[in-house]
Amino acid sequence: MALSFFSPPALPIHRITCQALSVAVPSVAVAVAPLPVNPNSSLSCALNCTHFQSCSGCTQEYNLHHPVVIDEAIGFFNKLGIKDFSFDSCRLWGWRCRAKLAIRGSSTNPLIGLYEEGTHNVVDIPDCKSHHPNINAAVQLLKKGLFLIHPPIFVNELYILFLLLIWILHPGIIELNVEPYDEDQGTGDLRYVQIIFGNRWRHLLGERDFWEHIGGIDVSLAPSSFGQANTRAFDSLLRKLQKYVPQGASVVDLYAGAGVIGLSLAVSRKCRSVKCVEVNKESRQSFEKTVERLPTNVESNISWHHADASIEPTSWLLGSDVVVVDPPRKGLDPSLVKELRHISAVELRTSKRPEKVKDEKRPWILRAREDSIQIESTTVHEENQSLPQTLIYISCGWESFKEDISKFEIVRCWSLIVEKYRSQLELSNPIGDSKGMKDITEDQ
Ligand SMILES: C[S@@+](CC[C@H](N)C(=O)[O-])C[C@H]1O[C@@H](n2cnc3c(N)ncnc32)[C@H](O)[C@@H]1O
Repeated sequence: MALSFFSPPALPIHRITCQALSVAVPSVAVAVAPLPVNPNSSLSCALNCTHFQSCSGCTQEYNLHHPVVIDEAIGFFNKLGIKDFSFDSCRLWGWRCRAKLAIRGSSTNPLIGLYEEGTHNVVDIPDCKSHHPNINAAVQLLKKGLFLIHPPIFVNELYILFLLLIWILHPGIIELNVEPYDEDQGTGDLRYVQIIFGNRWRHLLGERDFWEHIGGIDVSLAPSSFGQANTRAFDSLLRKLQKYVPQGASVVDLYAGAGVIGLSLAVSRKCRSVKCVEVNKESRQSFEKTVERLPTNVESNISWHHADASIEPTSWLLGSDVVVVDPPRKGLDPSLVKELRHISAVELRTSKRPEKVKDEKRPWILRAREDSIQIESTTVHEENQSLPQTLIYISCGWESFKEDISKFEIVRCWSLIVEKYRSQLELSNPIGDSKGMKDITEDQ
């Protein structure tokens, strides 16, 4: 099992976590109930980053444990009747394990960082407080062309970065005289360093597979597959959301990437079936590798489908008890919102189930099914034609999240915000009373 990302790093890492919980609020709450803030904690939760203001990456300097948006979120969920909103900031420094950085300047004085707000001027951020220290160290090495001398320090933690760097830069900007991109002239050789994402990858050195332990399972993430930047927060989120999924449920994981959420649920909740739907075919390889390392006693029908979740979403939703959505920042596709809306309305008004689906003939659906991986359980499960009871919405776009859920008829919902605005929402109550919510609060 590789846990190398959090093994003792070469550089000191500050692990300071602040946490804030909501206070009880009146049932019909309109006013925002502020989270309790320890007046002495604001300085200990200060960013203290020399790049703050010149770099556009962070917007808050003090009270990092209490982002400005939290008060708005509390008010928003209050209006929906949610009284036990909770917020977990997780790690506040050194949490970003993936980064895409722009490169400008000159070969003798390269600037590697983010754009200044509203411009394309790159701000050099060698001491970024959000980056995992090894990202900053790697950037330094990239600048100086030293990594061929010191590879063992980083091979485990950031070997993917090094594969890319070696590929394009061997052995470094200064030594090789690689010219950074010039925006005005349109010249130069190097414009961005993309630490994880990308489609064309070649394995040059280090371990071939990059493994992390997330949500109770070993996960392999290929460079070209989506992966969460804040792995610690993602792990925390997964462990919490497991409690909202009944044991033995059928789950469909839409916008699934490598299927980390679905596979974590398959193991922790002994799901009857898990369907993962993802539009990026590059994620398939990571899914397959991760499945190979699942415990052998997992009795779940597991499948990964290379498909667009917005096309005929009904075909994915039918037969699932729980729907997990984790869309990009722009939020859910309109066709999916429409279908979820329809389902929630049907569930609320009648217990009538839709008729059994006819044999599928539509070519695009059949194609998506062909382009899928199926791992059959040895246990025979009855075919399930139920409608989903629960929607778990994981969001990285607060505005799109608010807009999406304003379209649903919500009986009850809860929220969990981790990292940025990662939230969960339930359309109806799947696990009886508010047990699940208590669990979440107690856990923190
Ligand atoms: C925020 S990521 C979440 C990935 C995954 N749940 C995880 O945590 O690793 C969103 C994913 O949705 C995928 N995606 C975007 N649009 C999609 C669509 N219409 N249908 C299916 N997947 C889509 C992206 O390729 C990306 O992998």
